[in-house]
Amino acid sequence: MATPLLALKGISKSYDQIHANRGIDLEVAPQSIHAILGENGAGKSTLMKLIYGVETPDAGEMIWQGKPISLPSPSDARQQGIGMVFQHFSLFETLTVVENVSLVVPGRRAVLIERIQALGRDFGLTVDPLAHVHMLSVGERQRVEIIRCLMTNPKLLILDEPTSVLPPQAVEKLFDTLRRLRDGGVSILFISHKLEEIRALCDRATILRAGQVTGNIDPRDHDAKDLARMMIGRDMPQPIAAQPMPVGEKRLELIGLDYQPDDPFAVALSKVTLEVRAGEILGIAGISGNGQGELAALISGESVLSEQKSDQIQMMGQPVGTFNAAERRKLGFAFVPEDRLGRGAVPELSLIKNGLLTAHGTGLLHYGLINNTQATAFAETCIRDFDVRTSGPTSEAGSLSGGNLQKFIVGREIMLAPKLLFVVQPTWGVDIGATIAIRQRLMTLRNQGVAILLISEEIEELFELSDFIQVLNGGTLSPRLETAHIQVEDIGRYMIGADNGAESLQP
Ligand SMILES: Nc1ncnc2c1ncn2[C@@H]1O[C@H](COP(=O)(O)OP(=O)(O)OP(=O)(O)O)[C@@H](O)[C@H]1O
Repeated sequence: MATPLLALKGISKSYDQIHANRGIDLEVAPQSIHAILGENGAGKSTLMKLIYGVETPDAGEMIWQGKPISLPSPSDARQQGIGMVFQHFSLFETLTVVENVSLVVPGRRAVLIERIQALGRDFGLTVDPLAHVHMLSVGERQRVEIIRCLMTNPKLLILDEPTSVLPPQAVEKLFDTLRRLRDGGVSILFISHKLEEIRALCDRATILRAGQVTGNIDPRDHDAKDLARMMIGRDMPQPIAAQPMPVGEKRLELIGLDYQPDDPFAVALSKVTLEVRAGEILGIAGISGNGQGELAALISGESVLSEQKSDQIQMMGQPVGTFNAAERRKLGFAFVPEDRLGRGAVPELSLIKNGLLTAHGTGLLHYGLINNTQATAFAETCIRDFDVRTSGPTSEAGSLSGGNLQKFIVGREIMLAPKLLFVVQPTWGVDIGATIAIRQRLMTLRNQGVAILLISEEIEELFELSDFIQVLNGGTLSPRLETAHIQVEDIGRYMIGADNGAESLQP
């Protein structure tokens, strides 16, 4: 091939005992879209951080456009023309979109606003330049990250799981964007757990397993099953089927809920009505930023209602609108939030303490003091049962790879044996094997009679798991649709607000 844009030779990086990257060789051709594939914890993000100058390698050589280079910091990488969109966002939440952009992109504010809008239009990455980042959904934040990166005109663009929270239409648009960028001379390093996407988009793929390169292939020559096998070293497990269940008792009910958040950037909810019964899964579909965050906050107890509205949210038959999160959990409610680092876990604390955050009521405290033996056993069980790859329960949550932390949080909440489980994007960033394992767990719980509310942007996940689906669009919920009687396109229509034909979709 022509001189590679980037070549890595024998790159290694360890964190204490963990060999995150071991003797990695990689060549990224000019004008190519190159996938990096591997299970959670295989070392993909570490490798990208080395290329972007966030971390420095312990050994090995990096060659950029034919010349050896070292990249002591991200600003050095950016100067060379390397840009990166992170899996965990690097935006300042209290600043607006344009303020965040101006931290890395020079230019007058008005010009930056115009460029943000133009890129949004051109590449389907619409976002309000004046919105405060803390008010944006995860999907919208990702758009900001991508726009900000594109504004530095990179020669190599690194995208760490950019599609994990994008709705299908946006994924297609993003792929068009990436192809156009490639054709215009940019190379792209693309990390994704979605094998079909890699097959559709990428020219090359490098497979990592346990920090080492185990294959270099053209992904178009292999089907998704093949790729999965190369990645996880065995065949993929099969999904568990939904058992027929008797109609169970109502465990969650929202009754005509109108909600006007104080924040002007938040989405108001209008006449939201839903119910989740024991032994069923209700899926909420929709493009992020349509009220998912507000709905999740109201159900989890992060936002509470006034006394008069208290009975518009019922849990296990009780009005809980005024209850805080802890009071709701006491009724048998468990919750996996969307934002695993900000809300689901405290990155600086050990897994033992992160377990305690929500499981302290399950005998892990003794006269108000932490029962270390029990708390450690809880974390160890979660690590074992949910295949969390970590050096042990004393590891800090922040040191886990993204997918492994997600597995820990989902596991922790399932271990609480809830009556009502609310999960938001449960398999976001989780590799294919672990995704199937998490979905199997959710289906098993449903088959055991747990009521499950699932917010997901993955249509395939919603169809695989949900008995019923409702679509959230502009703060309004569609009617309850029986999954067995609808097609993906029906959901798509509701997602973009074209709700004509609602009657014919009613089960
Ligand atoms: N700062 C750190 N401190 C300690 N260990 C780390 C750190 N960063 C990464 N690791 C470890 O290095 C290994 C590789 O992690 P990495 O994040 O590169 O995996 P990944 O392939 O990107 O996984 P995922 O798909 O879950 O994002 C993991 O075992 C992880 O726990």
